Amino acid sequence: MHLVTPESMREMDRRTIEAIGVPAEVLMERAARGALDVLLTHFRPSPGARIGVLCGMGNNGGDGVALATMLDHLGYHPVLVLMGTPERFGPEAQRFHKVAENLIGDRHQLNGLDAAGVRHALSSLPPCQLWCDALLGTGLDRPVEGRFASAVKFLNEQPAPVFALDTPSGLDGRTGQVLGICTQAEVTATFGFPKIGQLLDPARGFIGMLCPIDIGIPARVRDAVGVEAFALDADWLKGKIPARPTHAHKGSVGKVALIGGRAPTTGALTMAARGALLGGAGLIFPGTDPQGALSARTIAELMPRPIFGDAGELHADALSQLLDKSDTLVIGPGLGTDQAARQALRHCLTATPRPTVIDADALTLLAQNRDLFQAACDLAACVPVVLTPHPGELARLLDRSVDEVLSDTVAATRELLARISAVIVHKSAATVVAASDSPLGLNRTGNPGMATGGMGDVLSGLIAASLNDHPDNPWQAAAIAVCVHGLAGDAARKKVGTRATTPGALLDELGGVWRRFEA
Ligand SMILES: NC(=O)C1=CN([C@@H]2O[C@H](COP(=O)(O)OP(=O)(O)OC[C@H]3O[C@@H](n4cnc5c(N)ncnc54)[C@H](OP(=O)(O)O)[C@@H]3O)[C@@H](O)[C@H]2O)[C@@H](O)CC1
Ligand SMILES: Nc1ncnc2c1ncn2[C@@H]1O[C@H](COP(=O)(O)OP(=O)(O)O)[C@@H](O)[C@H]1O
Ligand SMILES: [K+]
Repeated sequence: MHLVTPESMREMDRRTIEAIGVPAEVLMERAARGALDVLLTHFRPSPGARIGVLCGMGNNGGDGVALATMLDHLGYHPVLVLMGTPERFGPEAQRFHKVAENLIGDRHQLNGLDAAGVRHALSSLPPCQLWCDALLGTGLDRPVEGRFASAVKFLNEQPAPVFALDTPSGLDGRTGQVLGICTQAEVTATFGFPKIGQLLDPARGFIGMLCPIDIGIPARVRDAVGVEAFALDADWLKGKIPARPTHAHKGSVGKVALIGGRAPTTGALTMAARGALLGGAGLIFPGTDPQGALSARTIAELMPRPIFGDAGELHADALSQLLDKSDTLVIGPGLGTDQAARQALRHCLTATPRPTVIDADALTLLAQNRDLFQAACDLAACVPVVLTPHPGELARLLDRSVDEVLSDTVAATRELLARISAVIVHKSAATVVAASDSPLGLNRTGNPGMATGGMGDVLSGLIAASLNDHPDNPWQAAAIAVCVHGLAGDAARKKVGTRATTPGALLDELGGVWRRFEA
């Protein structure tokens, strides 16, 4: 699924109309017809049902007017409400409104009314079985206040469900933030391509089911304007898991070293190592302290090496030997942030370069130590490096607050990308995967059951294994791991429920996900 910013969508609309010659009202009609199909399929209104259509005075409102005429034609009872006078519409919406004037009897205009007046007028209407929100679309350019806020509040208070045209009114399609107030939709029919913000939080909580409507934007227009992002989901994953050659052996499919797992957080590295194991790596060497090695030995396939002593000190020679054995490195889960951890990270970043996943405590160390961050930048200049911060870690790396990061997750991800030429996996309920030479990946797999400590550790191991499978495309390697991780989380939830979706339950489902997608 291609994703765009609202600005790009507007530009695609404009070029389709001006350069290709598709009349604007044809696009509006396609949007309304697509929305009608979704409405009928999802809501199944009863014959003759009263269906409210609340329209702003831009083209989003025009879509609403066109939809109302189609509902009338099918024998429903549209209640068409305009926020202003039809003269404020653009030419296309005006044309549909002329038709509506001749067909629809139940028409209302709220021009001249203040917020209280809008509320009173809407509350005086007889109840509808469904409300269509055509107040504001991609033209939203400021917080929703006053009379529009009153209209949104009215929709949110109705017992009837709300069907949003293009977007619930009040959502910023770029960031996914609510501008003031926003409609709570059960279903959203979005026109052209879904907007990036629609896959982010908090937007996802307002959109309900997201149904993209093809309004006939030609591929050449799409490609000329450019698609900013892809949704990472089962459709995207199809065909991306390569077959393993018949002559493969344990030394040819990836030797992964993992550094961390020091007491008391020994389990973190074992989970990461299990991620690498079930991600398909051939040989797995956890480099840890004596207690971490005990934890890793609970999994027979792992080959732990103590690289820290009983007092926590780093044994640099042992670390060097471990690195020499490995193709790919994960550093951070359960590493700690003390002097020995710093030494280990510095050693790894400045040793012979190899593809490296930097996670957890190692990210905190990068945030605290300029020289280590610079070493990571130098490493990223010669081999694939993947950074996997959650919002707290990203905030530390950017020296910002978590709220600032969350207010525009994509911008925050890009800000880190501007400082280091790595792949950034910004983990959250809607993980963003970014690299400077690739589109964004916005993950649609996974679920709230994955809000359990250790899930990120498993992911870092999976990414390391995936880097071995896709050495020339680290963005794709990371995106595949993120998508597979979420799909395994979804399979786990299906089997054991949300609350018992532990990292262990997710790991148990990885096999099923690979079987479904492996070539
Ligand atoms: N182009 C095409 O061919 C196609 C477009 N399509 C449809 O068009 C929609 C975009 O239409 P659009 O650009 O007319 O903007 P829209 O979202 O209706 O807003 C209108 C006006 O609202 C105002 N306004 C803004 N913020 C506000 C606020 N917070 N509170 C109150 N008012 C606010 C502001 O006007 P102002 O008040 O500043 O004069 C703004 O100009 C798109 O989402 C899709 O549904 C489809 O038909 C497919 C083909
Ligand atoms: N609500 C959710 N929906 C989808 N994925 C989630 C959700 N909550 C957590 N995750 C995923 O779980 C992982 C959590 O990682 P992280 O916060 O680093 O955990 P830990 O450090 O405990 O291993 C991330 O990959 C994140 O995307
Ligand atoms: K809308």
